[in-house]
Amino acid sequence: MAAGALHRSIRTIQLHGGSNDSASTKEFGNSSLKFISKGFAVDVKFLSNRSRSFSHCKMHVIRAISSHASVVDPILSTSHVTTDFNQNTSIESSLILIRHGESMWNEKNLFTGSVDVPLTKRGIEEAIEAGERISSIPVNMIYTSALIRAQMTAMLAMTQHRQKKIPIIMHDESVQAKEWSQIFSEETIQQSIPVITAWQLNERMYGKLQGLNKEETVVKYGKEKVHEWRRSFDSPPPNGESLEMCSQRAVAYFKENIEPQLQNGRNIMVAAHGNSLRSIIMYLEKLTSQEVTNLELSTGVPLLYIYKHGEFLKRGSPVGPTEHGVYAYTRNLALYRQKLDEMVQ
Ligand SMILES: O=C(O)[C@@H](CO)OP(=O)(O)O
Repeated sequence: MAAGALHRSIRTIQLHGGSNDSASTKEFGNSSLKFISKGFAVDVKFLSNRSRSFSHCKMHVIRAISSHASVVDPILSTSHVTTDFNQNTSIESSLILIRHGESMWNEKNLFTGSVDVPLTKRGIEEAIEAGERISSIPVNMIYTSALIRAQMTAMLAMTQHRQKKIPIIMHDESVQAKEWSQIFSEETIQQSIPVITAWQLNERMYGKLQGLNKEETVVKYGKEKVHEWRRSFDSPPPNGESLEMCSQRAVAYFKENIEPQLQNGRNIMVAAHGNSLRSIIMYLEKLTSQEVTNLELSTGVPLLYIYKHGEFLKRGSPVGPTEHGVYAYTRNLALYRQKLDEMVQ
């Protein structure tokens, strides 16, 4: 079925679980209501059982929108997002991690950290290539750092995605910013992907090394010391963040904001940085502080994980959009790719 038709189809669902699901009822009109359940803002219209009890009411789900963003994916909304809010064990979602493409300071071999430097031409090409490699993998939400190199990477990668949805940065830095960036067409919302920017995903703050040449720093402080600053878990560079400190904010953000979305069946792409992603990978793969010292991430290489039964399964780096192996990993990925194939026919 085409995406538009999928989006127009409204399904009847049965809610189980009684009033627990209505934890934060927002509105209770005559025959419709809005409530928040498992991170989703849900609008429903009653079909029968006007008792308004949440137990076993028949209703139409008009929209189920992430309470963190204002966009719902039509393919996702009719596939594996559970209609039984107490039974989400079958949920399986994809997580793509991408380190930004080469930046202008990567090219010059300068410590970058929190300095906001754009991509080089090569970095732009890497981001586009990364996008091709993941172009048949579902993406319902994007998280990036607050830094332009990660945001450019996410946006450029999405130009290649076969679903052709438009990534839109969510501005909630002020009430006005939120209000002024509202979208008033449901159809347009359906064709968008929310992009959430978070400083917590920024590169580690490199302190007094920021702007210094890496080679010259080795000459000045010695290879061992510089390696310790760059790759150890708990030794911070002068006035900067250790990987451990970076991990405290990046992993906390991941657990609080991204993991709940995966648990809700949303497919996520995270475009971030060498060290914020190393700390997240350390968490996903349960690496020790010794093991993480050997973890190196190349610029612009996407990494795929499948989230299932509360576990993250590492699926490596998709080589290309038609790579058979990637879609053999899970039924959902194979079905999604099949839907994309049908959409272009
Ligand atoms: O300079 C930086 O910000 C980072 C990433 O480019 O460098 P390193 O690989 O040394 O942690």
